[in-house]
Amino acid sequence: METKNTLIKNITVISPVNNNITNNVQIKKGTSILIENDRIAEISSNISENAIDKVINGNGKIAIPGLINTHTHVPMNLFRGLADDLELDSWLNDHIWPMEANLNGEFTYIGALHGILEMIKTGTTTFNDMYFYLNDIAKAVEESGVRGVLSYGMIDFFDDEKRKTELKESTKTVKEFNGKYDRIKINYGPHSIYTCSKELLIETRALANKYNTGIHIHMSETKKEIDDVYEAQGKHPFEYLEEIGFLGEDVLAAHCVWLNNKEIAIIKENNVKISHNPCSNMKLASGIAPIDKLTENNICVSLGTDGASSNNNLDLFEEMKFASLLQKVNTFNPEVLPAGKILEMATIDAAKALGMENEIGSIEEGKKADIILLDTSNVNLTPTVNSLISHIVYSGNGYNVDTTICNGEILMEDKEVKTLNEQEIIKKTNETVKLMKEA
Ligand SMILES: C[C@H]1O[C@@H](n2cnc3c(O)ncnc32)[C@H](O)[C@@H]1O
Ligand SMILES: [Zn+2]
Repeated sequence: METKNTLIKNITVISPVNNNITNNVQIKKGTSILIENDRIAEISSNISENAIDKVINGNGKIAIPGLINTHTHVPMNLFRGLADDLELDSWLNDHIWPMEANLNGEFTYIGALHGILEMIKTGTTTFNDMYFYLNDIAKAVEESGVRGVLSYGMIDFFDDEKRKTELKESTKTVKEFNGKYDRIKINYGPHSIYTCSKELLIETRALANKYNTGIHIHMSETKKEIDDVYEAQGKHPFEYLEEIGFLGEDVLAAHCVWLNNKEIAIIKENNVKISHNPCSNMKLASGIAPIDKLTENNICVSLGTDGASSNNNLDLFEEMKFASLLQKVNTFNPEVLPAGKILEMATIDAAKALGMENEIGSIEEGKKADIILLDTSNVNLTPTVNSLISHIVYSGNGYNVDTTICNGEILMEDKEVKTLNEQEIIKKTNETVKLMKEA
């Protein structure tokens, strides 16, 4: 294969450096990044422009790793603004699940393209999704150029036949995609303890071991869920999952709002990874996750938006700011979750949460070229002589991103999305939702 080179010239690089013990965000000014095919070949200030296919002028720009959203339902962009101001139980049962019953592969594909478009525009290059019609979501991932970790959301409602069909559907997708696509990975996705039988959870663990996949699950999101699980199992959720042998370092648990100290110890002991979703938790009035305690215990915490119907956008910059501010106000401690730690949570810690830290999550030689560029001529990213990390986390937003690169491919340059037709996707999404509402 012929090598394709891209040089990002004269740029400020802000990235965690993964030394396997602790992370550490470093700033390098006036440097250049050479991308060869899908990887970062060199970072230095003396790279020659000879024989370079594409040069990007990085003057006045900051390069950070492509952001990693560890809990999404991207096709739910279709439902943005349709079920606001509700708590989770009613939101799901009375609104979302009835609407999802009318979905099909084509609608899901359009919704996924819309969600991915929003992520490319706001600097997310990898997302960890749980939904239905995975072939259609995978098609959207392939066409758009982002990286997708997808799981089919299994829900058996404690029914034997349904359990078998859900596991079969998941395993079919695992076999169809894993090992065959560079940017797509399939994991198992049991929806939650309150929608999945013990048997389904136990079989999921065995299948994840057999096919070497991760597991993505909603956990301990609301007080009602804790009370219901306690009534059914006589245990708190993580105690229950530990007892049935479900937990492991490959489990990514989304939400984890309601945890007691014993459960935090169980999470740590089993090296379970967390996806913290502050905006969704606030909007559904679910509660405040004890992220200060989790990070104090060196538990790996990453960030997710959840779907656009409970957030209501997929902009991880907002999630970074809210994650920090929510813990500060909850603990009355302004020092908790400083900007550098938050940037790690959205990049290298998220990569660890997905078991992909050797490939993505930082701008380092040898890693995949997943890089976004922010333009410091934006008023909210100045004065540039002050802390740029602070600007990114506390005053930046996704629309400060002007270039998005994933796997070495330029997906957006100077705010123009290259791989997708933005206007066409917006038009089709509007038409699709109109159709769904009329049906
Ligand atoms: C995959 C299924 O999960 C549903 N979902 C979306 N957001 C949440 C959440 O915050 N808690 C529980 N379930 C959620 C989605 O609508 C699909 O049905
Ligand atoms: Zn969710």
